[in-house]
Amino acid sequence: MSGAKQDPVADQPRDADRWAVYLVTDANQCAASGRSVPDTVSAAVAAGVRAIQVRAKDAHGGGFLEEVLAVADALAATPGGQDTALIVNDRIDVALAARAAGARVDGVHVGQSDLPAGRVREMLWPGAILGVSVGEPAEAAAAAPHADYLGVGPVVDTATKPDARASLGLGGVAAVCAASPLPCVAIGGIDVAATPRLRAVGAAGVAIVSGICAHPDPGAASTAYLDAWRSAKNRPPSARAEGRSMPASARPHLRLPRVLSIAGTDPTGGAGTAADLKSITAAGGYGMAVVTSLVAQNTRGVRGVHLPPIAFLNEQLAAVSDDVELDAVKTGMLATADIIAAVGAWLDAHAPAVLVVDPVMVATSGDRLLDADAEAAMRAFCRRATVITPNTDELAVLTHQRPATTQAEAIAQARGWAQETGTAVVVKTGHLHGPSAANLWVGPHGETHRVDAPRIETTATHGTGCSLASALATRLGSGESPAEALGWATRWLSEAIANGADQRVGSGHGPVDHAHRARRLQRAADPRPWTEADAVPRQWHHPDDVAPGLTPDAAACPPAGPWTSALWRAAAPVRARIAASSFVTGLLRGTLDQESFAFYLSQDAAYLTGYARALAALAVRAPSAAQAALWASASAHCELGEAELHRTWLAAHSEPLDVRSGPITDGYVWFLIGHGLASPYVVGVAAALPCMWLYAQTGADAGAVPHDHPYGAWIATYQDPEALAATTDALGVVEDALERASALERADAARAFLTACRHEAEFFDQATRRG
Ligand SMILES: Nc1ncnc2c1ncn2[C@@H]1O[C@H](COP(=O)(O)OP(=O)(O)O)[C@@H](O)[C@H]1O
Ligand SMILES: Cc1ncc(COP(=O)(O)O)c(N)n1
Ligand SMILES: [Mg+2]
Repeated sequence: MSGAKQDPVADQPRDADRWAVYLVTDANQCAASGRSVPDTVSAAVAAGVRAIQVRAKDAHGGGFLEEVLAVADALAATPGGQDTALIVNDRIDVALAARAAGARVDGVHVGQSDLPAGRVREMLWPGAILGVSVGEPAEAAAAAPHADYLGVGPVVDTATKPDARASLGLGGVAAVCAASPLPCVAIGGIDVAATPRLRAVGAAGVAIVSGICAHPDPGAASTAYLDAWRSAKNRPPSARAEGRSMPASARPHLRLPRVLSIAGTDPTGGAGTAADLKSITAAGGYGMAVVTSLVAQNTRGVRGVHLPPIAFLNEQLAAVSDDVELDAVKTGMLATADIIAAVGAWLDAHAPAVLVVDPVMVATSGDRLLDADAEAAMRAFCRRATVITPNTDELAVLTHQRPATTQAEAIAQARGWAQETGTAVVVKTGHLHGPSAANLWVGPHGETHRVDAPRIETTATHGTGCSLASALATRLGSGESPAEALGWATRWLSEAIANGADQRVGSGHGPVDHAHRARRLQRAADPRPWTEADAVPRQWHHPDDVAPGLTPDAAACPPAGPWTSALWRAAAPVRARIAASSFVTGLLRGTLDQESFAFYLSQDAAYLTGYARALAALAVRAPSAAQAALWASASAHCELGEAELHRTWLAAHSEPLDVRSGPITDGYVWFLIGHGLASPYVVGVAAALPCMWLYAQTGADAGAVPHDHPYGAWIATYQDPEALAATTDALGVVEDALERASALERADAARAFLTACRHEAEFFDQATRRG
């Protein structure tokens, strides 16, 4: 029996170095060097290894279980063992049995010939770590939605796994890492010398069998691997020199990426270094800027360009690199072949982990920003990049083709470029026409990530290219994968463009609002009590006491009397905020990106489970059978009807059915359950009302939905006559309960109602501010 307690490592933050050196045990090899598996594990953990996989290819189930329990005991007795992940190879039943026996097991690792990863995930306990062995990008893509990390290999041919496939080599590992959003642990015949090279091509760690198990001193062997891993630091410039970029997914998440922009200026603050610094800040980085050229420009156009001497450009670059370590560099306007050469020489000496090249040639206003004779130099310069971000005109110049007129043409040009140069391309479609302004990441191995965004009717597009490239560099520099980084940057920029015109800057192509999301988050993070509730007097004697100044507006589902009319009026500000939110407007127009909708839906599924329980609590406390039946049937409808709709949609769109609730969902759910169980009945029903009432309103605001609307089926549920009838009944209950309540209870109920409205607003908003 194991003495280790149930204290899953999976619940602790999965620090980036978790997989640095991952010991995979082999009883035969340990025995041959005169040691038990648990002793080998203890020695490795004492040296700093923080992940162990118990593998017993030849053992029967009982023997395997004994070995897992013995290793769990060894971990419990070794300093550092508590923080070490214990993973069981292949046998889910053995992992479950060990946990049933009281041992702390953190997860399982399965291969391609075991059950599919999605099935394994369904059998595992919440929070379990799931690893999957993969040997090519397609296998990585199939496993990614279900796994927590991937084992990528074999790196070289190995004797410890006779059934292993052809070896991948460094290049094969790099390709899988680049295509995977998950940490990729390299495995198979890795010696100490190969360890830093694997880190440089993007591995999140090295899994070692013989190198530690068959070593006369497993502790010393572990130290040697760990030292080799650490020696690679976070600087993988050798990868770029080989034409490969280090996939961000495998790099540790940096606390604050330090990002340098090398670009021209815009004194009106919309483009160039000014836009870059604002974008880097907005994307969560520390921004720095080296100026290549001083540009006299505004929202209407460029009036003049002044180029400081190259020597002074070099002085600026050296001032930065002599002092500051850089996580990412973004280049913008480089103006001349001389400047391109100077920046190129500096990059040779200071290759950053991430280099985003925005090959600026012509401004939005149509003015040239790159000498015509510097195009060849720019073409060569682009090959240094992790990713380039040309607009369609620039992509045409780079690839010697005519400007693409469709997204498909632009993607084809980008593919050709990426294959030829080994450098990824972000295809920007701002210059094309049609309802979509999507961005696509096209990688050198043919991988693409599409991020949808609606085209926005606005003149506020000055500096969009600069802003996208800078935000992308920052998110890549922070350790995000290409898909994550481009997703974040595109969604953020879309919000910035949509709200740019409100800034009232200039009369031409105005700047985007770089700080829009930051201001929205600042409001959401305000710790003061929500001000809506201030509208309610401490004691509420008369309906007109609540927000008397607000003019009543029509509700799709009309109030049931004076008290609920007062609630409707008092909620006007928060209702307006919901109706204007980018989530609700995008949802109703059909322009909301699918990822945001899927996130919303997964949270809504989690929410409904909680809401159903809050309603069930109200059923228990209802003063009449009719009211009890109302809440009970609404509860059943949430649990069985609506939640099922969520699951169907997510499955039909191949989105993971991720029902882990986030903090905003949790806050709302427990607020409702708390009031449902512990507050006076009138407060509980008032808190539960906005969910029904505001949804009915959103459905009515949507009006008739065209048959090809991407979220039409969803919006139809808001307009469901049965739901409207239930809302009408609920309004009657709340009106009646308020009428009977004391003035004090009434005030509490109104505050709970307004707070629930605010929860509704935050609930919608969360989908467009994640990441
Ligand atoms: N009208 C628009 N609506 C929505 N997004 C836009 C619009 N114009 C530009 N964007 C966004 O800004 C990015 C860069 O714009 P684009 O005009 O393609 O490049 P550049 O600014 O370099 O000329 C686009 O990929 C897109 O994400
Ligand atoms: C100094 C400088 N750099 C770049 C641009 C291009 O702006 P956009 O991002 O709209 O393409 C610009 N107008 N000025
Ligand atoms: Mg533009």
